[in-house]
Amino acid sequence: MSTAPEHTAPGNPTASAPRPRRSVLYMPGANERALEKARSLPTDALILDLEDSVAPDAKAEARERVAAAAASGAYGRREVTIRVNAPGTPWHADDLRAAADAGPDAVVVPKVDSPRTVREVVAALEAAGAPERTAVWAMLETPAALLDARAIAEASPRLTVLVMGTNDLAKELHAEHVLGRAPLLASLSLALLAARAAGKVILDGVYNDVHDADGFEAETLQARRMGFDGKTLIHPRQLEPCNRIFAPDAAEIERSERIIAAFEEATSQGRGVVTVDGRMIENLHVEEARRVLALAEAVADR
Ligand SMILES: CC(C)(COP(=O)(O)OP(=O)(O)OC[C@H]1O[C@@H](n2cnc3c(N)ncnc32)[C@H](O)[C@@H]1OP(=O)(O)O)[C@@H](O)C(=O)NCCC(=O)NCCSC(=O)C[C@H](O)C(=O)O
Ligand SMILES: [Mg+2]
Repeated sequence: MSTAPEHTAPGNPTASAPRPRRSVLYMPGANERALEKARSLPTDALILDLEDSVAPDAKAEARERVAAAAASGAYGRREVTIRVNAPGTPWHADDLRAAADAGPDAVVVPKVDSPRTVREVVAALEAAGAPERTAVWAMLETPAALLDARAIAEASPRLTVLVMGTNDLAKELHAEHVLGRAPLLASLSLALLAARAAGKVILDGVYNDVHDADGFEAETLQARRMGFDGKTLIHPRQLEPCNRIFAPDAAEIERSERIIAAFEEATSQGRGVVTVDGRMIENLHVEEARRVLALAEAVADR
């Protein structure tokens, strides 16, 4: 398993281009129609869910269905992940074994609350023969997880992505879901700090009202502005706005190109600082411009 971070860690501007994870769509593992439909949806990644969207009586059947879907190769370039039931539940160990056999791109682990949980999941996957390509994504959705977020993010090189679970988090905090998410901002920021310090990808939580397009746009824009790499979704109609908001737009691409060109010209003349559109540009802005262009290229390649 590669130990290289997927994202540029501080002081490492040369890390490889990010894989787009603008949109990451959950689908209930027991829902055959959704599993079928996902083959043609414009999502960067899929989470085939065995946890909260599957009733206890349907867990075993959903596990078989999801494992077969993940192993089928039917989802093209979409990243395919399996969300197992949480550690400590009666289904967790069987889910991990089935996921190890299926070999998805990642196993999504809900309710991770310590680095030890991550290490135990990685050990169980390796003991079950999971291929090297199968990463671990950890969900941060409890107060304990947020207070230990950096240690969780750094617990294993197999852990590549942090995923916010904002429904469980709000429940645990006794918080309300309100416009602007003030009650959750401290947690979202802590998770972002942990992800960036560890050089990991981080995804925002879901927006529950599948009919509220304006609310969804506002929350997604907030996530992008905070620094999230993408958002987890629950309905196909959330895909288009999410993909649009998390991709650099034409103006951003054009400005990034001008920043790089202006800075290169300045350095060829022995200067380390220049202005573009009246704003100071230093090497750190050039690094950011290169990140934006690398992401735009990766998105265009989809
Ligand atoms: C939210 C839903 C239950 C809504 O279902 P429904 O009203 O049936 O949707 P539509 O009739 O509008 O569906 C239209 C078509 O789209 C397909 N569809 C719907 N959702 C999905 C999906 N997620 N993936 C793929 N395809 C989907 C329908 O099959 C229809 O297709 P067609 O027959 O061609 O017309 C439903 O959207 C849903 O179940 N969403 C996912 C719910 C889920 O997975 N929840 C668990 C994860 S969220 C979570 O746990 C967060 C976290 O842990 C936290 O704590 O925050
Ligand atoms: Mg949850």
